[in-house]
Amino acid sequence: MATLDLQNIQKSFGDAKVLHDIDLAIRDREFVVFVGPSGCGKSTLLRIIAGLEEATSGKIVIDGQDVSRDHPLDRGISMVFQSYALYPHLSVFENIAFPLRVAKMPEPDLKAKVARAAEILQLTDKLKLKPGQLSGGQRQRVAIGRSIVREPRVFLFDEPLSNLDAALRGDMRVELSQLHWQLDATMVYVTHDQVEAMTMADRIVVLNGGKVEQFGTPMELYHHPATKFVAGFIGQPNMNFLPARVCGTDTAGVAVEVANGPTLTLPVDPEGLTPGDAVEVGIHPEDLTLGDGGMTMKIHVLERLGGQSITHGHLGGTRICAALPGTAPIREAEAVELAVAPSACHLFDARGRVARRRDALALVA
Ligand SMILES: Nc1ncnc2c1ncn2[C@@H]1O[C@H](COP(=O)(O)OP(=O)(O)OP(=O)(O)O)[C@@H](O)[C@H]1O
Repeated sequence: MATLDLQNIQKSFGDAKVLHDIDLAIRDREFVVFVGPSGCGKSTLLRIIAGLEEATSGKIVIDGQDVSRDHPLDRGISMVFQSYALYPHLSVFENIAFPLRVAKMPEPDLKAKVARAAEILQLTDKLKLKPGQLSGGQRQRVAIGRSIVREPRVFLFDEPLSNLDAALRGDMRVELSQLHWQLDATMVYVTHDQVEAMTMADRIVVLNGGKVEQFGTPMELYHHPATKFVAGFIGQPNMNFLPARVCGTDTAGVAVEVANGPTLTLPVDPEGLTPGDAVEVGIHPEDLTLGDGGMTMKIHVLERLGGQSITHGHLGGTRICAALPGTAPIREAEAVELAVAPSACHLFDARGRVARRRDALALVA
């Protein structure tokens, strides 16, 4: 398998610049997910790695070798598309074998490789069928099988699960993670679904407007988002953002007065913040608890999921969501008192930049 370095990748379509200075070092055998909203440039970046699109400037380096000018077939890369791209008139066997036939591989080797891929993907009893006789998930597995037999240095996946229903997506997520583990391969995966990113990635690249907002492990992004954009994108339900004002800074951190809420001293780096500044306090719904913490939430909608009660409502004029225990004694249209530990709060300035948390500073040190 291989390392993959993207060096200063830029891409413009006419006057429209869609990728800005992308610099990423992807490690050998890493599963990296590109995530971001529609139009942020995820697929374009993947297509540039595959060689299906040319970068305006920058380099693609695989295992230390610059492949930017190489033909897609010579890069040692294999790509799985959302649309499966199977040949409907060919059997599952022939679809998987296709790249090997093109490479004129001797029949015994070809059969062994297809059999191995089919075994990994649990398609052994489907090899004689045509794609039209398979479910969506099975078709996607055939497309993955066609990738596996090529033994690429890097696997690329472009939203491979988006045509599947929710239950099947969940199953395929687990299968793909297992596949990564079995093949011990370097994989780059594009999705707009943060749950896919969180559950499958070793590291996630959050893209926004053609720029990398943050590159880190799922837990780094969840606990230490670099920006409000990342914080709002990672975690389900989404993070709450409560308007607040800085009322003091000292060695303990930054004191903020939350609108219609408590005054909290957050253990964050006060750099760049002064009393009177408008800020936002970010709180994951699961960090809110029942208790007298100075936040009175008027409940509008209650979603009882069994283990959890996802509670939607307002704190003054601000929408807020709390993920409370399933047994929480709460009802729609009532008010409930909420609390949060200051150490669980994130602080964002008016430009959406995070104030570094003391625990992050400790981690770095
Ligand atoms: N061939 C093209 N010509 C002109 N503009 C393009 C072309 N391909 C992509 N773009 C533009 O580049 C930007 C990034 O597109 P891209 O498909 O990479 O986004 P994405 O993050 O993958 O979005 P989605 O999740 O909707 O697929 C978009 O603004 C898109 O309109």
